[in-house]
Amino acid sequence: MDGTANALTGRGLALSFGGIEVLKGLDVEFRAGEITGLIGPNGAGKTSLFNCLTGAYRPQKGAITYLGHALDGLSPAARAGKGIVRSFQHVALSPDLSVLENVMIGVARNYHAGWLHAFLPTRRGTDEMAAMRAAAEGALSELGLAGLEHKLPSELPPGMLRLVEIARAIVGQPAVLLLDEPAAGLNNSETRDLMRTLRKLATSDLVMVVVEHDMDLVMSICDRIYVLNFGAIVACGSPQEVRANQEVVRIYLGDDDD
Ligand SMILES: Nc1ncnc2c1ncn2[C@@H]1O[C@H](COP(=O)(O)OP(=O)(O)OP(=O)(O)O)[C@@H](O)[C@H]1O
Repeated sequence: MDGTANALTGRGLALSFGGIEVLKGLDVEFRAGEITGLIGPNGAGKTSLFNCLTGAYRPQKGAITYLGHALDGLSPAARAGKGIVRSFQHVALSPDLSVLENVMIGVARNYHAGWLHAFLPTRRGTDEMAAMRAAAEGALSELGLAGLEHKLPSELPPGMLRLVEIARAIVGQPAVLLLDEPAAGLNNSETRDLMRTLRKLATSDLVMVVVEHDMDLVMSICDRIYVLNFGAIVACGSPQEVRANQEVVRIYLGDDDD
């Protein structure tokens, strides 16, 4: 299938802080049905690009479109309402909520019964809560976390917390899934499981973008890879093409591979 019609695109994206250019007029296209990798050395601009795509940062120049519609000016919440969700480089779970409740937050936008339900339970509210709970249990199970629903985040090791955050990102069946260093803190076997899960999630209508320093993961699950350096794209292509690119080898893979 040609996923370009369902792509998330950025054209001429430029972002600077206090005169320092962080993104230098980037053109990117993240296609449905593909896993796109975004790699590059520390400080290259990968997270800043994610922040522009989700609306947390407003680029000074350029345009972002999804399904051909402009997203510029939309808040992060409005973009999330369109199914554009992300996970964070640093795990951001609510410490006082259980694992299940943290994941249910990912589908909270499907909850319409309102706060009154907390005091006067309604049929609608009860049904919505049950559906949210079932969705959260399904997402946890998909990430191999069944049985941990009632734990608090403080009771889980860092690798599992990252998986909980990914469960929260996928529970609402996003249209665009932006994962910022999903394998950070995972051990080898958790990373392998995550790779299988991400490949399984990569359906023909999902746009998935992964920022990651784990080259084995990037090279084995991504269909296409963008390489950033100092806010500019220095290469884009299949894992094989990127591996063979001498500029990439020089600036990045040569230093950090394996
Ligand atoms: N809010 C901000 N204010 C000032 N500078 C910022 C801000 N956000 C990012 N930067 C700068 O932008 C540059 C790119 O940072 P960014 O986090 O996007 O890089 P990265 O490629 O994701 O790096 P890493 O792999 O280390 O996460 C860095 O020099 C960073 O200091």
